[in-house]
Amino acid sequence: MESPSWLLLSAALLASLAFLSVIFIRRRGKQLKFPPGPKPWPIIGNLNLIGSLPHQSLHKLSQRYGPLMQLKFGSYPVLVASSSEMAKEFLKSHDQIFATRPPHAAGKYVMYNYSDVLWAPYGPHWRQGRKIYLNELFSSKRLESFEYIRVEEMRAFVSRLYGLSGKPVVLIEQLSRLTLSNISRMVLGNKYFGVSGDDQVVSNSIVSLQELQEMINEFFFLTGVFNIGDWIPGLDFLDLQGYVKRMKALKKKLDRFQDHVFDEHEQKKKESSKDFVARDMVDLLLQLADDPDLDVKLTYDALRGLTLDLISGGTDSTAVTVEWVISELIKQPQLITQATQELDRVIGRERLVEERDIPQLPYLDAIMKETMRKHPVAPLLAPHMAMEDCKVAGYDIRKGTRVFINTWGIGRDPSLWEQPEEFRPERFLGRNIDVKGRSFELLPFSAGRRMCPAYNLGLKMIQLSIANLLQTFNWKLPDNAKGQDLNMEEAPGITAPRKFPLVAVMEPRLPLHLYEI
Ligand code: HEM
Repeated sequence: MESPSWLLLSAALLASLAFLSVIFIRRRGKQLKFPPGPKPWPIIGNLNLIGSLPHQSLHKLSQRYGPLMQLKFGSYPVLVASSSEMAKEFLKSHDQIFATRPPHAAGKYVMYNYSDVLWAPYGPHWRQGRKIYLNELFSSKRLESFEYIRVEEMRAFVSRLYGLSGKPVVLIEQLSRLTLSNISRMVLGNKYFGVSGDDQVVSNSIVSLQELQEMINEFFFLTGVFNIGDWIPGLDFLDLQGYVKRMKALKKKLDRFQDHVFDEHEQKKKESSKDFVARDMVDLLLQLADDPDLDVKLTYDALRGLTLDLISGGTDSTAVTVEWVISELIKQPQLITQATQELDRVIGRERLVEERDIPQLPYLDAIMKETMRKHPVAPLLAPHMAMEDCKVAGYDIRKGTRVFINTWGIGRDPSLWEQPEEFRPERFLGRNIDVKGRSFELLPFSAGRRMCPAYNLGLKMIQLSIANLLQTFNWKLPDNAKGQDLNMEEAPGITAPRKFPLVAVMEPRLPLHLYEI
């Protein structure tokens, strides 16, 4: 517990900082020169303010103040780009200049001093990490080799849900378990977490499912949090909000987990010596660490940093997207009918949908894209930072400027989308808009050098989950509630999950033997 005097001191310090920032804005306001047209809006902005501002409010601000909004706090200007043209400027035309991340405490204290890829600055370590991801871990061949894991986990998931049919279910809990199981097996080779009351015994579990989920949640909270020390140089040692303390505590827990995983993998590698065959991503990383030709040595910290990227990157993003899909569809049952008609026509009712069927399901693809338009998991992507002074679309932007791409706002731009507030998958049918970084009006995985390197895995997991959920169950709200009564608020933050988890009731719609594992 923090003492009241400490809180008072922090409040006083914050107030004086806010005052100083206003002065700072006035004095330095001319540094970013804007051409004629709507002027930027100089508010005292920061990541936390942007994060805690409901996305709707930020969208309204950008509609009023233009597609490039300037916010300022402390020493660093912050830009919010809210049009597809502006996104293209930053992520394509000037991609290289904005391909770094701002430094922040979580990168230092949790990510082994920026030894991961997500928060690493542009440079040799980041370049090599990305190369490993793209060529080794997320290549089509590698992902195919893990397909059996995704199939087994999907079967187990459908079977678990079958056991819950007819009862109200908190869907996100089930989805998180599915994605965490998938990711853990692909990355770590095993689950390493136990589930209480579960028949499935995980011999080498070191944490419970809940503990692992809590670590990941804490990780996301701390990497997105506004930590004063990151914005006012010189104040980092004070840790006014206690976040650095929490980061260090989280790192200890993560270390314990990761050390256990790496010890086991090292041991197996030693035992099999020359016959060693990499079975999971950690094995692959360990093999690469022995490669004398690597440009940058893969230290133990780098191994742990990359592994942390892999575990944290895919878990929430996938589960949150699928929860939004079902939430939107349950409000409009006629869309579910359309999707199941397509599934029945293409696959029939005698087998479960598989990854190879996905290209034959255009309506399902349209549902996914419409969800990503309306509910992008990362509404502001991850922060980018200018590595040098530059000119973008006529604006002078100085080195160190933080840039957020407002994909949430772009997804609601009325010049791009007719009636953007409506959920209408049809808008994507017959249109050549993809989610792979080529269409700047739809950027769930971003674009350019910093684009999500695992987008193909993310897509596979999302598409297969939606297809299976719709093929195997009928969906309704508990207590015969009507679709229009479902609350669709988002939780504010750097990710955009539902504010209130979806509770739904499922009934099986296929022959019962298909629900057996
Ligand atoms: C629904 C699924 C996913 C979505 C929507 C998503 C979205 C994103 C976004 C928006 C970024 C930031 C791009 C930028 O800064 O411009 C990103 C980066 C990243 N994602 Fe994903 N992601 C997903 C799945 C995954 C998975 C499954 C993994 C790993 C297992 C992963 C690992 C990463 C990593 C390592 C980066 C950092 C790239 C860099 O900074 O160079 N993501 N992702």
